[in-house]
Amino acid sequence: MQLFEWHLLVNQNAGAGKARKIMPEIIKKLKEYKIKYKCYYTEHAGHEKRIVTQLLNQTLVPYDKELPVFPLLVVVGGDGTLHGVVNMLKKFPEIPIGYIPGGSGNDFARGVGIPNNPIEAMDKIVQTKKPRSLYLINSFLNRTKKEIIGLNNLGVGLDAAVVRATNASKMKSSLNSVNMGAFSYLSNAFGILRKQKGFPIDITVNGRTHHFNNAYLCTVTNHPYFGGGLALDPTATAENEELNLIVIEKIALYKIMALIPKLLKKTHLASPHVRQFKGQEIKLRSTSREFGQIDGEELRKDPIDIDFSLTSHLFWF
Ligand SMILES: Nc1ncnc2c1ncn2[C@@H]1O[C@H](COP(=O)(O)OP(=O)(O)OP(=O)(O)O)[C@@H](O)[C@H]1O
Repeated sequence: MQLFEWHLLVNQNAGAGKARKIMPEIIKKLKEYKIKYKCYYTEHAGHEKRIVTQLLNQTLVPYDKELPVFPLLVVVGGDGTLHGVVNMLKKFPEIPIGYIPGGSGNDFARGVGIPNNPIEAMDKIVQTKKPRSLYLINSFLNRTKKEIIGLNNLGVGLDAAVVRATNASKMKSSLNSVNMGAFSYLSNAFGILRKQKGFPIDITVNGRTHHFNNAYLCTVTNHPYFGGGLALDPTATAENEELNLIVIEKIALYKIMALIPKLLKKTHLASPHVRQFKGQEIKLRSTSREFGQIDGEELRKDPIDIDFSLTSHLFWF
């Protein structure tokens, strides 16, 4: 039977300290299971990237079932931490990542079926005997020539403006502490619903172009959830080789308000104001400068020029 040594990368700040607080219980369980482990705690923003680089140089290897003791990377933190780690490992898709959600939103965990409860998530990793491959969003930002992997979604327009406001909002930290990530997202959304203007955009899905004169939200998503639990596209899954794209056009505010309960009930795809596309290759083009977001991290306000394809990575859960 293969043994494992866990390398736990912990964002001490994630979920307003939640990730740090759950560690004693995780360590207690690891001892009970007699699993060898090492912990690496981030001291500041961006530190997780340095830790991954060191682990890459010294410890981590692609999955090999013949190794008597396999070094397993386990990330404890929110979507932002996991996003940073996956992007550091993009040239090494065969290095598996275990994940224990410790953020405020935890959309990735919700979207791929990792338990939100950290101990349950840990138990799932312990019980799992081999890695599984998940599809992820590969985005290429033509303006900045940057390639960024998305776990959850990349959006321009409304969701990006909301992410910007939420990240800036002092309210976030106080709401995070009571696990109200989705509430934080929605409360910011209400103010921005009015302010966000429509913008023209060409979207090309598997070679076929569609023009929207007045797009309001345009989001490529890898699984259903964004904004801390809102199912933007309930049909999306990271298990199939397909990206989903949701476009909502700017409509009267009262119609947008009427869409919100439908979004909460996951019935919004039936609305004529919501368009859904699925494909392996997607391009977004617009001369309009819009905010962008990927996995809750802000992108520069630029004319939109982004190409999407699929990539994959091994996960352990
Ligand atoms: N010790 C630290 N102090 C402050 N920031 C940190 C620290 N370690 C990592 N970070 C930064 O935290 C950000 C990621 O936070 P993360 O998204 O994981 O938590 P969250 O915002 O609480 O969760 P969620 O995204 O689910 O809302 C990254 O930008 C990362 O660089």
